This record gives sequence, C-alpha cells and structure tokens, in this order.
Amino acid sequence: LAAGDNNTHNPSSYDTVSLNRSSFPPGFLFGASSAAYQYEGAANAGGKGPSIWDYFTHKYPEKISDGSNGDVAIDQYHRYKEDVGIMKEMGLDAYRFSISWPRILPKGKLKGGINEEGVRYYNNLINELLAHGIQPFVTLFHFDLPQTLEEEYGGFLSPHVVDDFRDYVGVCFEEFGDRVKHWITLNEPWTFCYFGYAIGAEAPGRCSEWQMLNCTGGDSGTEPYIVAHHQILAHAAAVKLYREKYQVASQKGIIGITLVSGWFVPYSNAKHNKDAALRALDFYLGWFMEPITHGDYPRSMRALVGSRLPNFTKEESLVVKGSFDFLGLNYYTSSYAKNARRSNSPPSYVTDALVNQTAKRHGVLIGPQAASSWLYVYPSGIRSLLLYIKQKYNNPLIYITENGIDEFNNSTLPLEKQLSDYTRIDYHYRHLLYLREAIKDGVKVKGYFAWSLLDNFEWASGFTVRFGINYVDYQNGLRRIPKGSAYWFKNFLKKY
Ligand SMILES: OC[C@@H]1[C@@H](O)[C@H](O)[C@@H](O)c2nnnn21
Repeated sequence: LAAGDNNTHNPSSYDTVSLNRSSFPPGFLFGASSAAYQYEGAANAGGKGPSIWDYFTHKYPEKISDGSNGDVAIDQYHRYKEDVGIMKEMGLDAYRFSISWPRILPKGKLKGGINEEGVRYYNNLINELLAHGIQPFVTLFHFDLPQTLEEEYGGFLSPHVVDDFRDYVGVCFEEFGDRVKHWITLNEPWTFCYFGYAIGAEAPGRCSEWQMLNCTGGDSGTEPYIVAHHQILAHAAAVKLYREKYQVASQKGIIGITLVSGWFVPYSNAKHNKDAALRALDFYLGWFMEPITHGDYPRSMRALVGSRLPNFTKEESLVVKGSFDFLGLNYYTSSYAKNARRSNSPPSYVTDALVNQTAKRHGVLIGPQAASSWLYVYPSGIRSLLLYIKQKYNNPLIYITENGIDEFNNSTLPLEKQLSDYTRIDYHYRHLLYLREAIKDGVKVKGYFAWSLLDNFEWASGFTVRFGINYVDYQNGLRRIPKGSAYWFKNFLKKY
C-alpha cells in the first residue's frame, strides 16, 4: 500500500508508536489463522473426497444461518498466491492453515489411496509461503473429518479413528515435514465435541433427542466424552509418530494442540461461585489440558461425570501425558460463572459442570457484544487465562493461535463503511496490550495469530458474519479488499 493512501478508513488512531512489533520480544511471531473448510472451496474438485462438513451443510442447510456451505467458500484453493501476497503486504511472519484430511485421503483410510492433487496443492501453498518468508503453522484436523469414516464406523465415536488419523498425519509428515516446523494436531476438540455431540449445532449434528435440537441421534451425556477421549488418543498417537519418526529429521520441528477457552469471572465472591468458575475452566480447558499434562481428566470431571467419563489405560496415560511441545490457545471472550443446582433433565455435558455462564452481572454486560452471540469483548481475560495456565500447567510454551472479533455482513452499508473496522482495531490493540503484560508476568507466549486473515465461512453462521482483517466481496467475485485493521496491522508490524 503506497504511503499516504487516501483511503478514509486507514485510521491514524490506535497509534502503533506506543504499541507495535518491537513492544514484543525479538523473534515473537505475528500471524493470521484460517481453516480448510472455511477458506479453500473446491469442495468437490482436485480429487478431494467429502468431509462431514460437506455432508452436514448439504443435508441440513437449515442448520446454517443463511443456508450456505463451503463448496466455494472464499476459493483460496485457486487464489492462494494472491492471499500469500496479502500476508506479505501486511508484514505477517506466519500463516496458520489446516489440511483437509479428505483432500489428502479422499476415502479417509490410507488404503483408499493418496490424492496426489491434494498433496500438490499443499506443497504449492507451503512453498509460496516460504518463498515470501512466511512460516507455515499447519493444523492437521479442523473439524472436517472424511465422511467415509463417519459412515463406516461413526468417526470419532469409534477407537478405529486413532489408527486412521495416525496414517493420515503420517502422510502429511512425510510429504510436508521437511518444510513445516510447527504442527498442530487438532483444532479445538472442545468445540468439536460440544457443537457436534452435545448440542448438535455443527457437524456431525448429534445430541440427545430430549433436547429437541433436531439432532440426527446421539446422547449428550455420553458421546461428547467418548469423542473427546478418542480425540485425545488420536492426538497422542500423532505426537508419538512425529517424535519417533520425523522430529529429528525436521531439525526440531515442534508439535502441539490448539485448545479454546474463555476466562471465567465468578459472579460474586461467594465460594460457590468461585468454585463454579474453576469447574468451568476444568470442563472447557482442563478436559484436554489435564490429560496431556498430567495423564488423566480433572478431578472435578471425575467427580461430576462419573462412569460416563472414559478411562485411560496405564499405557494410554503414559502416551498422552506430555504429548505436546507447545499449546496453541484460542481466546476470544469471557463470561461470568455462577454455581448451578443439579439439573432435573437427563445427564448432559451441557449441565454436568453445574455452572451457569452469563454475559451479564446485575444487568451489566461483561463487555460489548460482537456480531456472534457468544462473543463479548473482555481483553483482560487473555492475561488472566494465560496466568492460570502458567500456574496450573507447568508454564508451557504457548502460541495464541486465534484471537478476533466479527461484525455482521451488511451489504446494504456503503463499502467504505464496511471497511472501517475500528472495533476490530480496538479489539486487537487491547488484547495485544494484555498479552504483552502476560509476557512480562513470565508467561512463555511466542506468537500471536489473528482470526482471521480474510472474511470466511463461519460454520453455523455461514457468511452472515465477518471475522476478516481483509474484506471478501461476496457480490463481486470474492475480491479481497483491506479493511482498516489491515492497514493498522501493516503499521504495527513494520520492521525498522
Ligand atoms: O468463531 C470464530 C472462529 C472459527 O471460525 C474457527 O474455525 C474456530 O477455530 C474458532 N474458535 N473460536 N472461534 N473460532
């Protein structure tokens, strides 16, 4: 962008003098994140097989706000060179993207054959990034399971998925491991289990019949825990394979997992509300962080979920414990936590923690609400959560792999107005201020990825909300246009 651009939405405020790249330690990485199903499109092209998201959006379009899907998404499959150019123009150090399992293994299983066109696409993307000095951070699973495995044995409901996931990631390590130095096994197992198996709002759309949420079957009291268990075992199997066969040759590439959590503010100083906040952290974050750090689920989950919570064998516990070199942490929002009484309805993950989450306390919101109904702006929560993780989970190496805010897609607004995303600049500015404080507090954060580089397909919200730092014009050939925040990041990231 030529200096002195006369675009009106290139704000001079939120100065990048007091806060910019040099406010962070040398080598700290700034990036942006994405995911295959939300960005690529070419859902039935290039030899790709169907994923559960292809199936879900076509079978249940009513579960997507605007009935849309990722068939085309924002067509990064064909426009990746342009998109890498945008990253370069912004001055990003890294780009986090996910590999589509069914684009590599269309039949889900290795014996079904490797799709060479899929391998070629990701090689081209990785090489284009490296040619522009941008580091690839690669997520191996971002919700888009091959539909064939869902149909053959119920996907992550079955232990068979562990062997197939191990085979799949083995192909990725083999094909891309010489150039990819940061691997993330799973994106947000919590989201996959909760939205896919507790409330059925996302693929594969399962939950208990009594919840009347138009689910395809399922049991919200058992399946989220079974799926989470197999996700943890699959994650650990992938890490074991990487460490035994690929990590040394890769010149110390590192592998981790991305978990999501909010911060939870006790609704009052009463002990039962403080305890509720800690239980919420266990059921969101500890569900996965506890096993990979200490080898078993949190005590609070053992106590409250009882026999519905699977057990690790001794051998499994040993493989799971310590199965990460770094934690990818996704932080967006926080809420108040209030103690809840036992529910009268049948058991469900939704009520097991005995916590009522609210965005309001005595009628006052915890922070301004974004377009997504679950997103309230509470920047100090990122620091509180990081300090909690440092203290409870042995001060792990951390990358913030997602942080961002959305606005409604409102094509009736003049384009200039749609591009003036001050709220997004303010959001990132304030979260980066608290992130810098957390680093000063000794938290080992080594990078920050904004969600998201471009507007994209937002799961059950379809294209009705926009998370992009760069605008995608859905009405004009998916052209990319920098929003104000893209200019702000460019200034923030300038190297002097
Ligand atoms: O909802 C916005 C984004 C999604 O688009 C990502 O796919 C997902 O990883 C996520 N987790 N929390 N928030 N997000």
